[in-house]
Amino acid sequence: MAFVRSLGGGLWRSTSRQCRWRRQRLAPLSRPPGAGVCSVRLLETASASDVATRVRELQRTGAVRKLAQLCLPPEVAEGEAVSSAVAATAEDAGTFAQVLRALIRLNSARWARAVMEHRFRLGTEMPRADTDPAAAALVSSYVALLARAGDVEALRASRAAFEAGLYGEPTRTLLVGERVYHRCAQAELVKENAAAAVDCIRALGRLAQRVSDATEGEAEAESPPRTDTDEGDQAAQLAASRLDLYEATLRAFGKKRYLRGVFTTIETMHAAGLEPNAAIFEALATSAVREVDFVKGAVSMATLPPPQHPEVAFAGRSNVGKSSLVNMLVGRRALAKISKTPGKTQQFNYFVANARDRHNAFYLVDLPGVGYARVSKQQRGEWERFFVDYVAQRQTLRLLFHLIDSRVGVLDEDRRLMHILAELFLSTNGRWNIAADADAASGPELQYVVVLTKADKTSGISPRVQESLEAALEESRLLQWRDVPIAITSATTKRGRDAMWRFMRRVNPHWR
Ligand SMILES: Nc1nc2c(ncn2[C@@H]2O[C@H](COP(=O)(O)OP(=O)(O)OP(=O)(O)O)[C@@H](O)[C@H]2O)c(=O)[nH]1
Ligand SMILES: [Mg+2]
Repeated sequence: MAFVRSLGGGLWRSTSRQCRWRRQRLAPLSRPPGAGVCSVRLLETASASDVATRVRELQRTGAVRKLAQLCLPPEVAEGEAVSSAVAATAEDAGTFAQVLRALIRLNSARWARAVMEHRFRLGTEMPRADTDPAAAALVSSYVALLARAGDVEALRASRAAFEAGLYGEPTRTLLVGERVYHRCAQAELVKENAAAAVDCIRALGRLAQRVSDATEGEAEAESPPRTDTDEGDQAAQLAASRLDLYEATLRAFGKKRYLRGVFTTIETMHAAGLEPNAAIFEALATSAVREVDFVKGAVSMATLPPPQHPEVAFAGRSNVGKSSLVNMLVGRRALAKISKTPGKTQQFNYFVANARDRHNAFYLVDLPGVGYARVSKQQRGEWERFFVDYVAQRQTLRLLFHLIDSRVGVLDEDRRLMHILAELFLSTNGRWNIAADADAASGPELQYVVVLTKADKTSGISPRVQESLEAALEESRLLQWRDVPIAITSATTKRGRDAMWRFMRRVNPHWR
C-alpha cells in the first residue's frame, strides 16, 4: 500500500528519498546508478487492484503523467510489481490510452512497449484507429517513438498487429499503416536489413492497392463529396506530411545505396495515390544518380564503350528534346548539351551514372537525332545502320525511349524507327520483349516506351496526334506483341519525371 499512498500529494512535497528519486527520474541522463531502487520497493508492496484503483483516481484528476513517471521508471528491472502497474493499464481503454500517451511524452519506448505488449497478450481491445482519430494519432506516435529508439522488434510486432487488424480494419487505416510500415522499414534499414525494409514497403504497396481498388468501387457508387477551401487545405497538409514519410524512407534507402528500395518506395507512393513533389524528385535523383559523367561520343559499334553496365537510350528526331530529357531525368542542368539548332547531338553520347557502384551503375545514351535535314543523305544512312546494329547487337540495352513531339505527332522518321524496331523484334522471334510487363526471367529484354515531349507547349494531346501515334504503332506491328507504354513529359515543367523513373527500374535487375 505504500506505493499507492505514495501517489498522494504529501509525499511529493516531502524531502524524502522518493522525492529525490523523482528529481532524478526527470533528469534521466544524470541519473546515478542504483536510482529507482526505492520505487521498486514501493511498487512491490502494491497489488494490481490497488494500482488499478489509483490509476482510475488519477485518471479523474488528470495526473496520469505522474503515474507513468512513478510506476514505470525505465531503470527498474521487470518484476511482479511493474507488471501489476502495467496490468492496471489493461483495465479499460481510456486508462490504457492515457498511460501510453504519457509514456510517449516521456520518451520511454521501453515502457510504452511493455504497456502495449501487455495489451497484445491480454487480447483486450486495442486503440481502434479506424473509428477513433485520437487512437490513430496514438498508434502513430507510438511507432514514431519505437523508431526513435530503434526498437525494430517492437516495430515488427506493431506491423503484425496492424496486419492482424488489431488497430482496426487495415484498409480503413491506410494512414496509420503508412506510419507503421515506414517506421518499420526505416528501423530495419538502420539495422542493415535492407531486404526486410523493402518487404515492409512492398506490404504497404499491396495495402494501398487494396484501398485504391476498394475506393474506386465506392467512388463509382456515390458522387464525390463537396470540398471547401478549408478541407482542401487540410488535405494538402495531410498529403505533405505523408510525402515527408515517403521522402524519409526514400532517402534512407538512397543512403544505403539500395535502389530496389528507392524504386519500391516510388511505386508504393503511386499505389497510395500520392503525387510526388519536388522534394521527392530531389531525393530520387540524388539517391539513384549519385554521380554522372560523360564517357565518350561513339561513332560506330567499334567505338562503343565496353558493355559493362545496363543502358537506357533516348532516340527520336532532331530537336525533339532528347538531351533535355536526359538532363531532366538525372537532375542536372547541362549534362547533355542542348541546342536550338537541330542536330546538335551528332554521335552516340554516352554518360555513365554511379560508375564506382557496381550494382547501380548504368549508361545513359543520348542518340543523334534521326532525320536531320541539313545532314547529307549518306551521313543519314550511316547513322541509321549504326542505330540498327546498336539495337540489334547491344545486349546491355534495356530501355529505349522513343521521343515524339507532343504537338507534332508521328513523322516519317518516327515511323522508320518503329519499323526498324519491329523488324528486329520479329526477326528475333520475340527474343526482345517489347512489353510493358516484361519480367526478368524472359531473357535479354528491351523495353520500348514512346515519350510525348514538350507537353508544356500544348494544352493536351490532340486527337490527331493520338491517332497518328496509334496508327503508326499498329502499322509497324509493334502492337502485335503487347501494349507499348506512352509517357507524356516536359523538360520545362518536369512533368513525367516519375513515369520515366518508373520505367528506369527495368534497366537494372538489382532494382526490381
Ligand atoms: N518548351 C519546351 N522546350 C523544350 C522541351 N524539351 C526541349 N526543349 C527545347 O527544344 C530544343 C531542343 O532540345 P534538345 O534537348 O537539344 O533536343 P535533342 O532532341 O537533343 O536535339 P538533337 O540533339 O538535335 O537531336 C531546345 O531549345 C530545348 O530548350 C520541353 O519539354 N519544353
Ligand atoms: Mg541532343
